[in-house]
Amino acid sequence: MARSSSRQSDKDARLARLTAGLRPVFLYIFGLSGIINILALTGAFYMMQIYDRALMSGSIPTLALISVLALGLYMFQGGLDVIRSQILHRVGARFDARVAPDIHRMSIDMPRYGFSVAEAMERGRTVDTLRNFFGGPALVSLFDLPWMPIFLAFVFVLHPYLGALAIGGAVVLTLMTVLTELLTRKANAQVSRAAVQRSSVAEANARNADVIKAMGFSSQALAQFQQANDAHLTLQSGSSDVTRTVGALSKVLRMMLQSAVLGLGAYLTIMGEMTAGAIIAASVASARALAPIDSTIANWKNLIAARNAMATIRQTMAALPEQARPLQMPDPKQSFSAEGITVVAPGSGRVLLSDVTIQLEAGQALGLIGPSGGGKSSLMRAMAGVWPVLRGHVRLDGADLVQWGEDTISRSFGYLPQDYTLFDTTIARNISRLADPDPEKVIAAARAAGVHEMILAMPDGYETELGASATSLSGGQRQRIALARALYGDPFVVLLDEPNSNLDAEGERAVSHAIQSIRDRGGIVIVVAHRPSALEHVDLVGVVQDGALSRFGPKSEIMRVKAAPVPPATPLREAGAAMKAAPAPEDTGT
Ligand SMILES: Nc1ncnc2c1ncn2[C@@H]1O[C@H](COP(=O)(O)OP(=O)(O)OP(=O)(O)O)[C@@H](O)[C@H]1O
Repeated sequence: MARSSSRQSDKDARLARLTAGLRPVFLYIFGLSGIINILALTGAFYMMQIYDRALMSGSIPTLALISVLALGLYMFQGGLDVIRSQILHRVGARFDARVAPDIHRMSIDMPRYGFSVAEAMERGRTVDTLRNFFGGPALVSLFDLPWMPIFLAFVFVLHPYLGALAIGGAVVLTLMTVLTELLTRKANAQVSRAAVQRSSVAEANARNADVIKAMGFSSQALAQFQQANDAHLTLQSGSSDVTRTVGALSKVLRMMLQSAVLGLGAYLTIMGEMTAGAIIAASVASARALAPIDSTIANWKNLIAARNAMATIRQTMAALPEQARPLQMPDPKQSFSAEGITVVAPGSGRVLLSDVTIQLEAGQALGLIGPSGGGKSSLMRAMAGVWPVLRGHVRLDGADLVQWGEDTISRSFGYLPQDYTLFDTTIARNISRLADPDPEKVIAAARAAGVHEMILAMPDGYETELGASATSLSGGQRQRIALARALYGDPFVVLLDEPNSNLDAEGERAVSHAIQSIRDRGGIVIVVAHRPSALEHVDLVGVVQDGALSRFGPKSEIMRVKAAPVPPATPLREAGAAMKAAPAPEDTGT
């Protein structure tokens, strides 16, 4: 109960942080907009004074005085306009700085929950959308809208008929804005989804560029992209057709209204009910009154995009996992276990592993073998805390992973996934997990991964920049650097998912040696292996098959298969399958 209420207050605090400080600034901008709008009557007053005073009197000094006054007011209005737009821009930048890290944290997490990379990136872009909105014309028009009555009242004072006409125009234009919203709401949501779909296809094509080129199926890849692009364009055209049509209609309506004000004003002047100057003033003021509605319709797309972005950001902030506030505990050094864990595929919810239990003590090494698709990598992801477990617990020294702070996890875990990638930075920073590299630890990890000499042979050594996809390195070199990253800082638990898949004999020896060293220093290793060399120094073996740990026990027992002896060269995935088929020598499972 206490935990759930603290989670709620965490969420409330995050949502409050989202808009913190915005209210006073917006109130200030609202006031500033009022002054700007009052000053915007300058043009109308100037017209009136020119026609009714300067022209009537024929006095040049009067004309000069009115003009200087108007010039001063215009400049004042311009100055305030600049201040307003600069404040709004800064509000956008501050909002970005405050929210972007949290949104990025969510984007990093999203693929773990089954979202595509494109969806994750899209979420990151919502902050850009809002920042641009803060600095753009759409928000300014929203601040001008409430001040529209000033102009309508001014026209009303000049003559009630003209006022009524301008108000009628404002009502029609407002209805058109509402109509735009009703007609485009559904379409805009579909456009966003189609944009994500298009980015997904583009991202997958870029990721598979080598394969597409080598096997010559770029036309098919292009066709796939084109299909997604066409779907996006069709939906976008539909939505923007509505916005543009209503936008054009509103513009014409505004011009018609302006002429109607002139016509009605002329009639009223002929009838002796108002002056000629008032006609022009009414025309200018009514145009100014309707401008914010016009601008709102013109910027409708941006307004909707900003509204959707804000909704997404709110939803993201609410869904962010609770920040763990772990107790300070000494770093783990005794045991690592999985207790009856059930793992489901992120996104689809398909059960990939059920009821797996593994108990390891300091100094032990476990080799996981089994047929392809059996669930070894899924088990590794769950034990590394990458995928959440549906049931059961993964524990370090008896405490669930969630009870450990990120700092401790960072010091205690080394993980080499099957599909590893490196960061676009130096080799040293890649090994030190993006932290300021500790030279001793970096070199120790590189030596343990058998990659130290290779790095020294490079012109910039450990300072070599790897670039976006580290293409300057061979597959084996990349894997060894990823292995060094997993070994950096002598973590207590090291999880290696097929660490020798790209390695030569020397690399395999390095992995084998690293496993022994981890055991010697009292660490725990779990290694997924399809090649026997990685199992040289493990003392336990588990067979993962059909989403379950079908066998688990000392290597000597598990590997002693009576019915199907495994020749050393036999890939272990087949050995695992053979062992599953063979009768068990004795029950070693947990
Ligand atoms: N992200 C995912 N979403 C849905 N299903 C997945 C996902 N990753 C893996 N699977 C499924 O989980 C099952 C186990 O896959 P896993 O990669 O764990 O097997 P593995 O034993 O490591 O195989 P290999 O030896 O070929 O690497 C497979 O049926 C696979 O299709």
